[in-house]
Amino acid sequence: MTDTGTDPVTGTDPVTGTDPATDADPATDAAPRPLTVGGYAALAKDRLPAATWHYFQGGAGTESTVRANRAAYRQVRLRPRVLADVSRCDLSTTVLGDPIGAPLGVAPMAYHQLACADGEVATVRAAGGSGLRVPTIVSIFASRTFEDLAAEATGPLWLQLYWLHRRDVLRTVVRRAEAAGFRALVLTVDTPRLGRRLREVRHGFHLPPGIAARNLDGEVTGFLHDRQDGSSALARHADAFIDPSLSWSDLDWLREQTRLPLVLKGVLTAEDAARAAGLGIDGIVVSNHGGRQLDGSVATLDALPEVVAAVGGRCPVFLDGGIRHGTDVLKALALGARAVFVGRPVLWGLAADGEAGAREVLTLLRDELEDAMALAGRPSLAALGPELLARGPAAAAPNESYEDPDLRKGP
Ligand SMILES: Cc1cc2nc3c(=O)[nH]c(=O)nc-3n(C[C@H](O)[C@H](O)[C@H](O)COP(=O)(O)O)c2cc1C
Ligand SMILES: O=C(O)C(=O)c1ccccc1
Repeated sequence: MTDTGTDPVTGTDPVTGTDPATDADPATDAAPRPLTVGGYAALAKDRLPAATWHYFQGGAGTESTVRANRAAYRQVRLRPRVLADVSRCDLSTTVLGDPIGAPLGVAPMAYHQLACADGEVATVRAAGGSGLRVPTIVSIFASRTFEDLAAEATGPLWLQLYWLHRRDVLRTVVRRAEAAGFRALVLTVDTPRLGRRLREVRHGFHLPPGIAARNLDGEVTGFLHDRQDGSSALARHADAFIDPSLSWSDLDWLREQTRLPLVLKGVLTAEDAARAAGLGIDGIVVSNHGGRQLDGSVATLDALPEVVAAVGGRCPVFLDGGIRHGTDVLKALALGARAVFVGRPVLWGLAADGEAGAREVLTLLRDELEDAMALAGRPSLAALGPELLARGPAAAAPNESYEDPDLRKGP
């Protein structure tokens, strides 16, 4: 691309108004590969039906927690060390006993076929790709079967569960995943009912024909296809099938069904983390569901330190929510996360270019993390700790053109 005097702050070409990170190169008319994760958001927005885009992007209520997740990273600054021999950076680690190529993974998200035709098969191929080999948490509402995914995956697969009224269906699903070679169960505990997601209602989101929860054999999906104005089809779906009576004493039942490690997703406080660790839970995901559940709940990066302290090393602590840059990963690891999970950006990659797009998003985060480790003088994950961080006033506004603009707008 010729240099037309791109504005160094906005990244926008002052003459054409185009953004070189996301816009087509006028010389070839081929869209250059985005240089940041946010660039994939712009491509995805162009390609997806509006209702699907808003289903992906949306948070609950005012979306204050969606924004808080991002803002928390901007409030933490890095304290780089120098003269540290960073000729080799090692990003490999283990999670629940399995080796992985980088401390990242794919967060569970329902119905990847909304983003691309191959759905979760494209996702697990991308996550298993060369140099990555990272875990995918497969939603119980996945649109491809566990067996199809297991046949294609080269990274670990974990199964995310909601606490279904139908305990027999839950048991069958767990057995099937176990037989297919899944490596862990992740019980989502922040969703006794769905948060109020205004964008879904406004845009009448419903599942297109042909997309369904393939591992639930029609048990729970039917009426998600109905459009009824004025209420969220998804919220009705969740109310019908998710049992809000889930409490600590039910965890024993789940443990009796399986020998797989059990992880709780959606813990935000020291109190709950200490109780989970005391019960011998195998892992905790600090998550607010990407701001889609309780609007106003704490940002995940801000909740992480108290959870890590309460767990006291008894099990690994993971985090998701707002991870968009390698430096975000670095900050979470420095505060004690063993690995982080990425949600919406994977859907953006899938929507932009299927398996290749998802792989590019994950590879970009991996490569940015490696750059950040080298430049911070921390070539190994073991060397990361809170001394890497300084808390200060919020950082200067980010380079706007590289951020996902939709996450900064109201619903
Ligand atoms: C479209 C969409 C669907 C989701 N579906 C599920 C799900 O089925 N189960 C679940 O536990 N979390 C689900 N989540 C929450 C994610 O696992 C994760 O917590 C969140 O997206 C992380 O934040 P991020 O998108 O900012 O990276 C979903 C999130 C999105 C955006
Ligand atoms: O968890 C979610 O965010 C979500 O979108 C969902 C999808 C299907 C059923 C329940 C929740």
